[in-house]
Amino acid sequence: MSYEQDEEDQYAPNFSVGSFPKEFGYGAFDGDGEGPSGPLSGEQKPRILLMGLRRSGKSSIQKVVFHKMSPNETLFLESTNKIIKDDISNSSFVQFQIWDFPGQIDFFDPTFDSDMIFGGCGALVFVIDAQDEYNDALNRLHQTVTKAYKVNPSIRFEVFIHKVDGLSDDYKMETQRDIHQRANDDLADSGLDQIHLSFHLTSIYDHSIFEAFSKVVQKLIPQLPTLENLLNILISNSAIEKAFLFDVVSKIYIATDFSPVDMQSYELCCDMIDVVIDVSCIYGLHEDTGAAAFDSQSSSLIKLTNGTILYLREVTKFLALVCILREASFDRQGVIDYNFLCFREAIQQVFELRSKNQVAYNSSSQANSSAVGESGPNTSSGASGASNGLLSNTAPLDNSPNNTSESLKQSNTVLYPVQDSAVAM
Ligand SMILES: Nc1nc2c(ncn2[C@@H]2O[C@H](COP(=O)(O)OP(=O)(O)OP(=O)(O)O)[C@@H](O)[C@H]2O)c(=O)[nH]1
Repeated sequence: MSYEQDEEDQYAPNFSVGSFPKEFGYGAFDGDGEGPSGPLSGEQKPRILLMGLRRSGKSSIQKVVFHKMSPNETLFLESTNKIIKDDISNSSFVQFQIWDFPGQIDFFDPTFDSDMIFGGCGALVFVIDAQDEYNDALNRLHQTVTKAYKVNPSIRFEVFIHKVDGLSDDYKMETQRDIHQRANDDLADSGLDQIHLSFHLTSIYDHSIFEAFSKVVQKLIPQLPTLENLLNILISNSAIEKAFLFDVVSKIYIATDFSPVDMQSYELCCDMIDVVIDVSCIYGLHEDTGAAAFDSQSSSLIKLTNGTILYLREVTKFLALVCILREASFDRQGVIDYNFLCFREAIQQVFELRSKNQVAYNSSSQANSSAVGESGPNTSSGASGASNGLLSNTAPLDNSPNNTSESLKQSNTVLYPVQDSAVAM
């Protein structure tokens, strides 16, 4: 991700990202030619809009999740007074822009181009400060959602009930129930009950904000069912209890298997990524280039005293598989390692297919635009083409389970069940 310092950026130009090494930041992507100059570039990228009242915590969320700012540092963030566009280009799957809006934005201002802003938007995240009185926030939510829905009915609406770190568990649930009820009642009163709002309890002081953002991003990944399917096949054959496919830099998980996510497992896996990155930076520097190592050889195994094993393997330059399993299931590590290689190959096939589709789409759209004239993403029709998510401008993949196993077959990869390991070995 390159943090746009365009025009007079109000934040300090090189703000601290803690001990997070630069080479693990979102630099220009050079992995498979899909960087800012690659197939999805600039305005073409689907957007996630961050909206909400002043001081609700929008900029803090963006800084903590995507720029490794420590939560305490957000105390010193200044108020946003113009739209800040942030380009997320860290992996082949996670490519989008986040637009952070000033709290005081006025929809009725003639300079507010709602067609352009909501048109190319994949998701709208509305942040409500749960520590504050939220009547105004609910009014603003209603106003925002109805306006955005009129322009682009396919936007996904995500409501972050934010700053819940200061609330007791009972009060948290009560607040969520109240906000949920009132927001939906308001929509029903306006005859818009077809609009679906998703609610998340979040705080920058724990992993809830990463978890919530994971869910927002996942909904924008057209290949999600394929990825989930591959993870399901992997865990059921390898006696793994839980598996996450992580975007290493942001610690967002872009897919997980079918079993429910519990916060503790997620936190454990996030902590493991931190450990691996820290150790890689301290001991894994390449002597000649000085670059820290997170490469195809990166892997880690942590045995906890309660008989649980954490297993991490690099999948692509930016993605890692992190699994939780019982120690007893790890007796046959060779089978799990082998199954992982099959899994990685299948994921790479998904990537390749996606890249081909993007290139094909880009060349055909270039041909069209030179024939019909320029219809850039700023027009509402051009923008709504990308409205459904990250890759809505590519031909959809066949995400059916058959296609997944088909792709595994084609790559000549067969996962071996752990219990039949004698066959595999
Ligand atoms: N307790 C708590 N405070 C938070 C949390 N998130 C943000 N804050 C604080 O809320 C204050 C406002 O945060 P900002 O990120 O500047 O809010 P904003 O919505 O971007 O504000 P504007 O730019 O004015 O629209 C800061 O002091 C943050 O430290 C949270 O999860 N918990």
